[in-house]
Amino acid sequence: MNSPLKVAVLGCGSVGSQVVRLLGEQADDLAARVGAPVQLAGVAVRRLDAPREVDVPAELLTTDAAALVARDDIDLVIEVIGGIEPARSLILSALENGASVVTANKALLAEDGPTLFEAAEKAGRDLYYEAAVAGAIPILRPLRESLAGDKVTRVLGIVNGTTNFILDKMDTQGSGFADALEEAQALGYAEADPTADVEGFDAAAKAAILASLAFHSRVTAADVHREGITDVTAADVRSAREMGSVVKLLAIAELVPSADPAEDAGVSVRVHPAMIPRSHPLASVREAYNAVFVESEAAGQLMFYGPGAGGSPTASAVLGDLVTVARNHRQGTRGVGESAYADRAVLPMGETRTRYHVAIDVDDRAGVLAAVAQAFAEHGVSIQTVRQEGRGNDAQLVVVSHEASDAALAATVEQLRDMEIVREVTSVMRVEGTEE
Ligand SMILES: NC(=O)C1=CN([C@@H]2O[C@H](COP(=O)(O)OP(=O)(O)OC[C@H]3O[C@@H](n4cnc5c(N)ncnc54)[C@H](OP(=O)(O)O)[C@@H]3O)[C@@H](O)[C@H]2O)C=CC1
Ligand SMILES: N[C@@H](CC=O)C(=O)O
Repeated sequence: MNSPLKVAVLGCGSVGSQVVRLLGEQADDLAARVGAPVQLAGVAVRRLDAPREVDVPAELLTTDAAALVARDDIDLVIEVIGGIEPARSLILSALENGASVVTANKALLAEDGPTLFEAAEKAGRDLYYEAAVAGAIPILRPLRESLAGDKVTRVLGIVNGTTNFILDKMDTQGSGFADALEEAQALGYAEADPTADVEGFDAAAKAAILASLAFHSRVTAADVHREGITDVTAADVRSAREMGSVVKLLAIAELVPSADPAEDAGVSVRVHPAMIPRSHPLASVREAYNAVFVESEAAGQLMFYGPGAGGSPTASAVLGDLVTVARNHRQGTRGVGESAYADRAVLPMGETRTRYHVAIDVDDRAGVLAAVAQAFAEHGVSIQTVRQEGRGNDAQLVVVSHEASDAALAATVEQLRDMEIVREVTSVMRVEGTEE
């Protein structure tokens, strides 16, 4: 057997603790797969005395992550601290010191991926990050490798486990938002600051990573139109249910065609809640599961599904990468790098075309329906269905539009809010997918 490869694990929380557990429990299999023992050489944490989900020998624990990655004998570094700093400096330092790196840090990759990729290239080392998107689901490798000969046109999915868990509990159990979030946190699904989940930052980071790989371009988190689920009310969830739909937080990245069939106009990358029909495959994605659809010219439609969050599923993806980079490291080679050669414009959200569900509390009097329809027509938003619910003070119109630009819909809603017969626009939500 070859001499051991030494691994430093940075962070020992929900994910890191499961990585450390699996490194121990699967040591023999990992050694056989890599062709050398993979030896845990150190674990960096913030607090030495914090309770851990795994036993870490005291001599391996340190609060000095910088010193750990600077050690000459470290071959591989797993970064599962999260956030921008010190994670970025630690990864750069590890690569400079000749270690290969595995990370689950989507926030960092979506903010400053190119700096990290260049550092890996310069060092001749690997930087792998399968766990950064959709937990245990292998989605980045298929995009980077399996579909490298095809033209991906659209990626659509549920990529945040915490928000899917919350929306699912609101839909199926009538749970309140705060209770469902607390449960997701206790199960290790949420980010250290759960605002990243519920405000859509985490999904936006993942959408940027997916779009970069799918379209061979550089898309950062700042390029992604982002709406979270904090404004989704119990009434929205109920309204969706009455329509035979369900509310999900979707990440969508698509090539937008131009008038010239030889060229695309750019890409649209967005994260927002949307109503989808219950017959749609994404509607049955429950709890913290994720699912990603990929559409490509030659392959057609592919679907990837599995646990999207949680320590153990995420650790599975981390260890998959670890085996790959360990094999490469041992053989003195590198895996497939990034291929971001295409310079594609990210289009403003106002130009994106989707369908909308709009619920409007109205005065129940003659001509109200015509007046509301007129407001939609004035902005070129055509109505697919409209129905009235309730009477008198409870009268409500529920409108579902055909595809329209975001800008046109925003202008319509503004006009509705100014109308005398409109008491309140109670819900505006995008609609994705048709009845299958
Ligand atoms: N949880 C999940 O389901 C998933 C998480 N991820 C990503 O994995 C990464 C880790 O997430 P998760 O395990 O949930 O996070 P946790 O908050 O559970 O764990 C973070 C760990 O990092 C340690 N840490 C924080 N700051 C430092 C520092 N300055 N030096 C050394 N150690 C430090 C903490 O130490 P201490 O314990 O002492 O406080 C803790 O052990 C993040 O990038 C996250 O986005 C990706 C996919 C799924
Ligand atoms: N907080 C994230 C964890 C995995 O990426 C989520 O809920 O999906």
